[in-house]
Amino acid sequence: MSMIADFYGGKSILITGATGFLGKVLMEKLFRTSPDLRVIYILVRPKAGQTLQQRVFQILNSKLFEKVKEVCPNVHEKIRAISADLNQNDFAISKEDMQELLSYTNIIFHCAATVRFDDHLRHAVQLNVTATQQLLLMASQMPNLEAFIHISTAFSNCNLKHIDEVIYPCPVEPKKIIDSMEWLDDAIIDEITPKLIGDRPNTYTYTKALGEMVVQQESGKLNIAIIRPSIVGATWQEPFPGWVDNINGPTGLIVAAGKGFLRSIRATPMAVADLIPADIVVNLTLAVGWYTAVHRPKSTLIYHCTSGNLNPCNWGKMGIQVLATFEKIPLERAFRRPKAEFTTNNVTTQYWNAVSHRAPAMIYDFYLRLTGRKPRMTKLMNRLLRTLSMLEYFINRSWEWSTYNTEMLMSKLSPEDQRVFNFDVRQLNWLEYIENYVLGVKKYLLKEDMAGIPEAKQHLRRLRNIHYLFNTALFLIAWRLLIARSQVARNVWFFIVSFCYKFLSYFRASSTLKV
Ligand SMILES: CCCCCCCCCCCCCCCCCCCC(=O)SCCNC(=O)CCNC(=O)[C@H](O)C(C)(C)COP(=O)(O)OP(=O)(O)OC[C@H]1O[C@@H](n2cnc3c(N)ncnc32)[C@H](O)[C@@H]1OP(=O)(O)O
Ligand SMILES: NC(=O)C1=CN([C@@H]2O[C@H](COP(=O)(O)OP(=O)(O)OC[C@H]3O[C@@H](n4cnc5c(N)ncnc54)[C@H](OP(=O)(O)O)[C@@H]3O)[C@@H](O)[C@H]2O)C=CC1
Repeated sequence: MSMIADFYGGKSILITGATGFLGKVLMEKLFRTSPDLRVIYILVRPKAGQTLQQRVFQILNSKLFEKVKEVCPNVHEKIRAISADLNQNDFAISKEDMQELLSYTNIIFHCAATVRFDDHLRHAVQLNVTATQQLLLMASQMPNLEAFIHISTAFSNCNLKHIDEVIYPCPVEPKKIIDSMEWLDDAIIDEITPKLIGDRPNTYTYTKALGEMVVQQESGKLNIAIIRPSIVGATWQEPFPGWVDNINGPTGLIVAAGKGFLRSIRATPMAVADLIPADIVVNLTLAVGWYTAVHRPKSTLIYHCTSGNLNPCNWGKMGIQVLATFEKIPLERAFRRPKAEFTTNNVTTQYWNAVSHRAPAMIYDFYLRLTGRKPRMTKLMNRLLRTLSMLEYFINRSWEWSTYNTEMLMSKLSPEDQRVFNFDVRQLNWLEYIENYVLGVKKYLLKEDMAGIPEAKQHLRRLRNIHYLFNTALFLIAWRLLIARSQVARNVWFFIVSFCYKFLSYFRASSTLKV
């Protein structure tokens, strides 16, 4: 009998960010392991012309929820979508909905955030700091609340090398930042942003750190815990391996590599790739929810959900395995054959960007123009290079995260809970995981049919032949131009030709003698 699954039975659970990558995996696991929970409230905003109901319908009808429907056939009745926008005052929740939330909620999982690295500071503060503050205020008015679980990131203190499970204060108080965002205009905010974020690489990591400070300062009498996952990747085991449905983190680069757009990357092969599968994050989150509510630790505990110190993998190993998987299971309609160079300095990066990224894009655009079509590859390549430059910070450094609280929690679980809510990353086999991740990208994100693999392989063979042909033509043209201009090149050419001629004549003569 799982104590954790049992604990969530009959509970009313509020999830923010339930339509996001992690939120969906969290909901799925809750319904699958505790089908007798009372209700899951999700705060959803209408989006892209879809109503709330359409959004929920789409989630519940996705492949991710197939198993849930078997164990919890009335899942539609147990999910209650509440119209809310976390950027608005009181989240723009109606009075009736607010009343219901305040009266019934037992557990809150706060997953919503902007995860964009380039978000304007005003927007990132609004969502990652102010909204967290507002949610805590709401939580403090909930008489039946047992635990508030805040999802942060292991990179909220990425300006440090060794990170403990503690909150590191930022120099400027979050309250001051929140206030100033209300009256400063965009131009001034742009000017002060680099000073505020200091040695962090972007507004995302900075505002997530401020969010943690808010949680600590506003916790009052609430039972709170913070979870800090590192780079969340596709699922490892549950509900099935390889599930992923957005391009954040490594996923986008895996697609770009498989489609042949990404051919070189400025990354340190030996740097630790601190990936953590989404289902491990979710299992830890649910275990933390249970522990925080039942054991009520005296202070706010922080749990690192990372892999590096227990079962490290590095970017080099990951890159090799990604490419090895694409050899066996290629993506459809690739632009070029998957291949990748790891570069570590500016000069080689610029060289490979010019040769492997910009030049092929320009040639392809020239071909599109010649055939009367609109050029698009250079624009796409520029966006990829911009994305790469934003991710570079994370693939050229290693961090050490201590995991005492996470390990302590594991030791408190019964053997059954350790099995059902497994967050022991030591059991993960990286090569197998990465292969399933790549397969998942193909199947669940790109929705490519496995039956198309022979055609995809055929396409890659064609690309290889075009590549050989192109290189030979390029060599001949270059050589011809060189011969026309340089006496030395001509001499070398005649020397090679006469040498080959003599060699062939000797070979022919000796074979005639043998006969
Ligand atoms: C050489 C062989 C390689 C084999 C693979 C090796 C893999 C190495 C992977 C290393 C990845 C390391 C990632 C580290 C991340 C650490 C993060 C810390 C963890 C967290 O706490 S938060 C979650 C992470 N958040 C994100 O990942 C968000 C990052 N994205 C952004 O901030 C924005 O998307 C970005 C990059 C600023 C671009 O914005 P913008 O141009 O305005 O527009 P879009 O967002 O609409 O996207 C434009 C364009 O870029 C493509 N895109 C977006 N993200 C990625 C990505 N991660 N990888 C590749 N491509 C990406 C997107 O598809 C769009 O393409 P179009 O064709 O539509 O133009
Ligand atoms: N992915 C990763 O690698 C990591 C993520 N994390 C943290 O995990 C959490 C979840 O991340 P992830 O699932 O990847 O992120 P996603 O971008 O996939 O999901 C973000 C969620 O927040 C919601 N949201 C954003 N803005 C609003 C708004 N104004 N009102 C209501 N809802 C809003 C989104 O809703 P909508 O669907 O409407 O856009 C979505 O449900 C975040 O707190 C993130 O910081 C931490 C470490 C790594």
